[in-house]
Amino acid sequence: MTRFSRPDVPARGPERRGLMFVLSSPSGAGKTTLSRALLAEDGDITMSVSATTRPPRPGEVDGVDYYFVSPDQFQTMIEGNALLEWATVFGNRYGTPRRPVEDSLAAGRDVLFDIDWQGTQQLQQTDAASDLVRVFILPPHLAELERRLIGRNTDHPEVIADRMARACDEIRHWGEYDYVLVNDDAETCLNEIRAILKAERLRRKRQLGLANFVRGMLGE
Ligand SMILES: Nc1nc2c(ncn2[C@@H]2O[C@H](COP(=O)(O)OP(=O)(O)O)[C@@H](O)[C@H]2O)c(=O)[nH]1
Ligand SMILES: Nc1ncnc2c1ncn2[C@@H]1O[C@H](COP(=O)(O)OP(=O)(O)O)[C@@H](O)[C@H]1O
Repeated sequence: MTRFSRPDVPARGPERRGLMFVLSSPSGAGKTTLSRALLAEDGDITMSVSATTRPPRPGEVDGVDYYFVSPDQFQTMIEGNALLEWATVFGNRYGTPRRPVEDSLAAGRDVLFDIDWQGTQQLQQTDAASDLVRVFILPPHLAELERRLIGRNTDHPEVIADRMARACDEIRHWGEYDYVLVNDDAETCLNEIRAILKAERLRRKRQLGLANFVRGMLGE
């Protein structure tokens, strides 16, 4: 037994503050696909389900993909301070219910957001800004973005034209993000997202138990 082989070093424990992991992109670049893949494999991150006044697409489930609400219900949520952030996108309102996010963060669970640049800016202005990790997803080029929107087969041609017209405005906000990825091959992009999440979880400021762990190790 050397003087360093102490068996009584305390475990580090689960003391980690959850982080807010934001994915933004122009419509059709792949946020939903990447989010679903991440959620399916990572039990430590949970999706923030937004409220929206947009009608459901075929296959979308209320309470899973979005909370589909009326304009009046959305207005009531705003006035009741029930939304952490909200914005108007493509003529519809979208917002993040506050309570589930705050509960998850306090319990040390990470939260995944599929929100636009307006919502990301608002989260940056809250007290929780230090919990925020912002990732922007670019398509490989605009022709591929259009191909994906058409191939998704969920929107009418005029809706797709509107989303393409807005894509450049969205892309111009890339510089407001901590990480910018090109979603060419989906598996490669998912690997990059996994790497970012892993590194951000290991940041010293997020490992709340570290000081005690080191004190215990040093016998202080
Ligand atoms: N600010 C904000 N944006 C949101 C929210 N939920 C969704 N969005 C954004 O609204 C835009 C349109 O979303 P959606 O209608 O699902 O279309 P899609 O991006 O083509 O799948 C996307 O840029 C989303 O990231 C939210 O709660 N807040
Ligand atoms: N890397 C990729 N390569 C090819 N197609 C993709 C890729 N990522 C997503 N897609 C497809 O593009 C379409 C739009 O993706 P989606 O995840 O709905 O985008 P967003 O949520 O950003 O609007 C979907 O049909 C999806 O299957």
